[in-house]
Amino acid sequence: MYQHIRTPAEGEKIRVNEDFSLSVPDNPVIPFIEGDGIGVDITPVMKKVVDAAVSRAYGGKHKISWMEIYAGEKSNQVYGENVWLPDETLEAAREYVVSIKGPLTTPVGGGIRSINVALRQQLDLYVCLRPVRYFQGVPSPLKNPEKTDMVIFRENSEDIYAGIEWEAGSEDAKKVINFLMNDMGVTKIRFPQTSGIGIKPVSSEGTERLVRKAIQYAIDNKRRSVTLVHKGNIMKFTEGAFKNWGYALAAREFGAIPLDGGPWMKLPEDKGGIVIKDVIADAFLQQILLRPEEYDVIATLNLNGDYVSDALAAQVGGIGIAPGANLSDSIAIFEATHGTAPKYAGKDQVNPGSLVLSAEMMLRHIGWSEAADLMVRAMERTIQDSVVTYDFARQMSDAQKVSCSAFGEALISRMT
Ligand SMILES: NC(=O)C1=CN([C@@H]2O[C@H](COP(=O)(O)OP(=O)(O)OC[C@H]3O[C@@H](n4cnc5c(N)ncnc54)[C@H](OP(=O)(O)O)[C@@H]3O)[C@@H](O)[C@H]2O)C=CC1
Ligand SMILES: O=C(O)CCC(=O)C(=O)O
Ligand SMILES: [Mg+2]
Repeated sequence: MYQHIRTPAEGEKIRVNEDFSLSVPDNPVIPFIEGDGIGVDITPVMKKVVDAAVSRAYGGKHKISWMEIYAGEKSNQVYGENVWLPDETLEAAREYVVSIKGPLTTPVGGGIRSINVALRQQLDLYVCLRPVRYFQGVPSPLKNPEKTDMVIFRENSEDIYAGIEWEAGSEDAKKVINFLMNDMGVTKIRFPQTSGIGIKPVSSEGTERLVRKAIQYAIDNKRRSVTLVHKGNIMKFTEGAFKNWGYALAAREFGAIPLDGGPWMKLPEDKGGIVIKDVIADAFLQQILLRPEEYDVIATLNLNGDYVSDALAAQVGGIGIAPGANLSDSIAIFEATHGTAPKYAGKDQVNPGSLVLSAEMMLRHIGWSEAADLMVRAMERTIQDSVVTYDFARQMSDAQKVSCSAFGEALISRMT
């Protein structure tokens, strides 16, 4: 029994089988978090579009029973002040296996730590999967945006996102700095009296489980390459180790052998002959603009993945249309790449495309690919008809600018 979560009168739980496949009932209960800021705009639109796609695809045989669960500002309203991530929200995400969420606010500097990051860490959703593809007609700063077709596997559980840091001037920061200088012989802290300190844990286990998923995805989806993106020339034992552990895993578990003497590798032909390569993160950020066609599946650390996600999203039209998923071996929470865009909150203006496409990934994840296909086709048709929200309209000369909710209706009317 939950305290504030109301379980729907109808519907059953999705279950995880021993081999991690899913048993999906015809009428699954799917928890959703509305989200802060523009969550009130995009989440209802997403639900409506999904319901329409499922109804059109299966004519009443399948139906989602939505169940609201709480986090962020709404959780403060429902559970009381300073309850940002109630235990029962985590419990429901675990119990119901597949959920979807709107964005949640994180203050900069002081205040609470990220609830988004906490959700990922507490449920050990170690893969942040963010596909980046171009939809014909979307305005882009690139001449050939269709050449950007990548799938990001961002490590989601460690790196400096672990939140191990101490504020400059605090007793704890002094303690850590003294330990580093006195016990560890560290002489390179330039301003020890006024430094804040952050710790960046990166493990072989964390790296290997992420890279394993990326390589398996590349094999299953017949992709050409997996690129390990790192800054290992500077952070040798964290980002450099990520690269080394990634290559070692490719050789050990997938039979990769060095290509032209290495360090690049190639999987055997029966595993698609996929190339495993690496690139230093700063060089990567210029090459994705100049030669995006050279990159395919990307495996990278948490912070790099955050930067790369928004940069790649921009190449194909921006974060208004950038979907994603947070995955463990069993649990999945789908969410857009963008945040709460507070200046647009409640104005029915923003692009619901990112959350709609995150839901499309969710439907595919539960095996409802006919409904997912309808959503993708509707997105393609709507954009080709130049019916778009403000973010695209401001870059197009001939667009019909519509609201967030009207864009949802436009999608639904093109689901044939
Ligand atoms: N997973 C999550 O829940 C995430 C949460 N956040 C949090 O969100 C808050 C705001 O972060 P901020 O850095 O402003 O980043 P946001 O992603 O929220 O917004 C930045 C800009 O991106 C554009 N944008 C974002 N979403 C949309 C959309 N749906 N349609 C069209 N344009 C969109 C807008 O651009 P323009 O102004 O040009 O119109 C907006 O001002 C912070 O508290 C942050 O921590 C951030 C990222 C992810
Ligand atoms: O948690 C946050 O506030 C930001 C998260 C973020 O930027 C992301 O997941 O891409
Ligand atoms: Mg981000």
